[in-house]
Amino acid sequence: MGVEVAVRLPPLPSIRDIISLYKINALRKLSQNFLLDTRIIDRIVKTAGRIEDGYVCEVGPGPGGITRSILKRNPRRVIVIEKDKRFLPSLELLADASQGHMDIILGDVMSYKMDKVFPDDYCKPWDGPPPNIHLIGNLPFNVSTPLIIKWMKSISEKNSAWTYGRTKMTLTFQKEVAERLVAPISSDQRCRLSVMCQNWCKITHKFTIPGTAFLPKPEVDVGVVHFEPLVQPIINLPFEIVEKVVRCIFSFRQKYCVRGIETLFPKKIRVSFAKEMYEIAEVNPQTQPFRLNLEEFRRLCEAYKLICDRDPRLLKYNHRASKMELEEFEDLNNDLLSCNNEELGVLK
Ligand SMILES: C[S@@+](CC[C@H](N)C(=O)[O-])C[C@H]1O[C@@H](n2cnc3c(N)ncnc32)[C@H](O)[C@@H]1O
Repeated sequence: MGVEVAVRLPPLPSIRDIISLYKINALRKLSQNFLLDTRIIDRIVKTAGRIEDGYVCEVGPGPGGITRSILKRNPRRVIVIEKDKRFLPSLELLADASQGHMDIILGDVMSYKMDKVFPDDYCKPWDGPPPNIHLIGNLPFNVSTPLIIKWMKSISEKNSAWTYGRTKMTLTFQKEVAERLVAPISSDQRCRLSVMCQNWCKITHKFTIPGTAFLPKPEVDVGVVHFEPLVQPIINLPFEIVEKVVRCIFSFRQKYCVRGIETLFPKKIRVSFAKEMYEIAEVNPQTQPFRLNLEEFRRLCEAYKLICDRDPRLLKYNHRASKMELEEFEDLNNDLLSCNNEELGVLK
């Protein structure tokens, strides 16, 4: 058996040996692809920055390759969240070797709350430097994208791991998704994900891991992405409003943005309300969504909020709702149609 020596850890079987020792076959339904190359693993952990004496939460540790690398860098404590109980024996082996520096949570990261996981004295003010708390994970692609959106919502509300300040994250994504996350205005990859994440975080695509580095090899290469929450988001509005406006606008990515803006409003009033919205926002309606910058999205979201403040029922309108649900908006359509232009003018 190969042997690895960690700073605090006694000699342990290599990850390859752990996988065969515990007869762990990678489950396709959990998209399990394991990293064995310690140089790549160490590089991921190094991307997280200085973690010495800090708290680290690792999501999806699997057989524990990244966990070992984290432990070698002497954090105060590592908390791992793993969904697949078959990894418990290998993680327990590691927890024992860490001599009390590691906790194992068997559960789903999507429903795990982090408000009380870290000690209060690790809290930092939001406008100060980030706390010495780090979220790290090589998760399956079908989890990392919904997870990052969920975490953006938590950042916007300063809850969960962001009760403690601007907690940083280091996560892996399918390379194409990593490129979308950092995509600048007008680039081919610019999409809803780029705008949503860049609104709340400074994002860096640190490096790419070839698919061949994983066991079993996935179809795609993998991007390692670092997120640091911004002190002030560009669009400082509730997550739901930003998410809805950005989603509707990008629902017609190749068309002019007016097309998506119209879908924010019930059918009978959509043309006039969309016009009002882009006029208040001073945005050219004949701009494609991926050519709008964050400032323009900010003005559009603020204009939408202003219109909804006038009639909050609009906030609930969803153009993709069922026919029956949409019928409920008939009253709203009629009420708002009877609004005279003078009233609408107040918003300008
Ligand atoms: C791509 S593997 C990576 C394993 C290990 N970290 C590595 O780099 O070799 C993803 C891991 O995340 C776990 N996982 C998948 N979905 C999860 C979820 N919702 N919550 C927690 N862990 C999850 C899988 O069981 C698996 O161990």
